[in-house]
Amino acid sequence: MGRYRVRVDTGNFVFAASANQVQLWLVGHHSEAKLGLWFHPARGQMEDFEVDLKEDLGPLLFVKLQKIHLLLKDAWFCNHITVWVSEKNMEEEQEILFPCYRWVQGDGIICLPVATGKETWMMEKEVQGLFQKHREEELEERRRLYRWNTWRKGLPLTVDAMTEKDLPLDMRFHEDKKIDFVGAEVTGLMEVVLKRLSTLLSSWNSLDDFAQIVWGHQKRVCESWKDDDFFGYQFLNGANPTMLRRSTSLPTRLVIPPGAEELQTQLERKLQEGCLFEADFSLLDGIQPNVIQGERQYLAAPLVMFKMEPDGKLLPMVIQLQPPCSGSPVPPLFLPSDPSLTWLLAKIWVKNSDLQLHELQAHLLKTHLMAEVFAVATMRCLSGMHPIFKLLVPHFRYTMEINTRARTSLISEGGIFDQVTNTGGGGHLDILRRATACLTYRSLCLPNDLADRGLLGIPSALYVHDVLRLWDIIFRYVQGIVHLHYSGDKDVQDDSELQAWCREITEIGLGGAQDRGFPVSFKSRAELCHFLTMCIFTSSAQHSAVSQGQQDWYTWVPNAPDTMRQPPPTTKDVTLEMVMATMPKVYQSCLQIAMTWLLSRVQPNRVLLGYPKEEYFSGPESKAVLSRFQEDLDILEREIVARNEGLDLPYEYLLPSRIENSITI
Ligand SMILES: CCCCC/C=C\C/C=C\C/C=C\C/C=C\C/C=C\CCC(=O)O
Ligand SMILES: [Fe+2]
Repeated sequence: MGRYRVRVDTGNFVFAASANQVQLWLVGHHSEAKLGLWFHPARGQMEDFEVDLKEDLGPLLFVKLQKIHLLLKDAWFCNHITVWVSEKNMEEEQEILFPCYRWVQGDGIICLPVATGKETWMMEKEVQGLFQKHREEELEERRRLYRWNTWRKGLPLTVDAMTEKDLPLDMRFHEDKKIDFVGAEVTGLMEVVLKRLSTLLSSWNSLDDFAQIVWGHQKRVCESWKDDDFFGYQFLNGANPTMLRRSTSLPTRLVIPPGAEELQTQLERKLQEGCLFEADFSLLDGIQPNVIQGERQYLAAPLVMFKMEPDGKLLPMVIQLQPPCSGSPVPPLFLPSDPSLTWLLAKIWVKNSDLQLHELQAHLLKTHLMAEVFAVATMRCLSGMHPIFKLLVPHFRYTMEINTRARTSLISEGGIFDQVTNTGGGGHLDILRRATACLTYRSLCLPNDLADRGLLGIPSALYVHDVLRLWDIIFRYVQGIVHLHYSGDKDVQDDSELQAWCREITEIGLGGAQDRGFPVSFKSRAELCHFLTMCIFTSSAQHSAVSQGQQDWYTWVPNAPDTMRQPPPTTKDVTLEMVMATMPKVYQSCLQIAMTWLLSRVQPNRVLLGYPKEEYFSGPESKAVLSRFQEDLDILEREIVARNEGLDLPYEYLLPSRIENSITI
């Protein structure tokens, strides 16, 4: 018995309030009590109530709530419920948090377990038994609501939703986000720019013509895009820093034709010095090019070799646009000493290929689609009171919806890829299948990936420096939460929900990816922390690194054209007419600019890494871990700002103040 002060906190979203009345119960270890509280939750409001109870409830375990439907049935977004208990034997009132953070729909009774703190989670078996029944019922409902779907064979599984309207309400964009996204997509640039310009020009006459449609601060790209050091810089710190690797031998595909012995000598010398690098786009070899408005497009599968100069500049040494093919002449090698237009066209072909693998492999597959697999498995396998659910779920905000929109508008039949890229029309799906088939766990774990690519210890590799710092900061945060809730490796091994989650990702979501290094179980806290760090890193920092550069580097279309309308050159005789006939038409160029603007713009009302809106954990220990995470991010912010001050080209995509907590665009 005692006095109970109850606070009901309603979300501040449009439509978060409810016209229905709500009934509450308090459920303790010994008994439960129905509170005679009928109230109408108001948007963004905290409503307080006070009741004196005669029953001895014992330690509180749940709050139960039920929306009473009379005439109107709406959805109420409940943030959380807080209860302050003051009883005779207590020196001070005890504050207890019951997180919700979801839409309450229908008139069923919803159980909100007490927030997980170290003591709750480690609670003796008997009480866990009470929770056990709740958790099983909750997961049964979640598995009904969140189902896997095979959108296309050979790709990671997705959530089962034809359009965003089929998604569970808790995964939908809130009203402000939806209005912003749809507004930017439909009425902003697309219609205005496309309609006006596509009537003026059907194709370009000179490379400078592209300046008619460029805007923003891409001036530097317009001025420098033809320079070799600017070309090389992009493989270190541009829109796609995932292709470069240090050469350990001369690539077998690089057949040196007679008469090019000097080149062979230079390559071998750089190899010996350990400063030979490569970017190999063989994944594109044999992909069927698109046909856009009846006009055939063309694809290449280039290889470019670089040398790293002592001053940190990465300079291209040779470009091979197609791999050798038996029965065909040895493919020509393009050199910086070739006629300027010839060398420029070879670099443009490399950047067209880079845009395809960047957007499909690095951006869509290795961040968006991977985060969706983690999100669906989390909703299907981890109950709401599980500490790993509470750690991860803020990092999946809006991801199912943005990915579902990608499947209906971007990579769908007739979607953006079909309209503007030379991999569209089905080739883009084959690239996604090939990329999925070679997607390894190590390639998602950045310290492993960067070591495997030989990219450690390069002063001019700013992306590398910043991702390694972020990986360590996220790892420390994850380790803090895991060690609070798992006292040793055996706790991890014995956690059935957690082990099921791991198997669901590897065996189901990724279609049996254990042969690519993904785990089917966690044997230790260390293994668990590594995997969880990868999940959070993928959903925040890595997405930021491969998304934010789109506008900077792709708005000047010649720097990375989205399609190519003529075959790759096979001789050194290249004219301006050939280059212009190869470049995208006005429509494709405008759509490239509109899309890359849409997909890399700063999201209004974004939630930053480390600053989740939800408060799932309770207790001072969890709060301390989160505070330290925020301090670490703040230190890194200041480090990067200071470093950038001394740079001709600042690298800002991994400033913590620009990293969203989840993939929302
Ligand atoms: C040259 C244009 C390239 C566009 C970017 C290509 C791939 C981006 C990779 C991942 C993006 C993930 C999700 C985007 C989701 C929705 C955006 C799709 C279409 C919006 C415009 C529209 O609806 O028509
Ligand atoms: Fe994205």
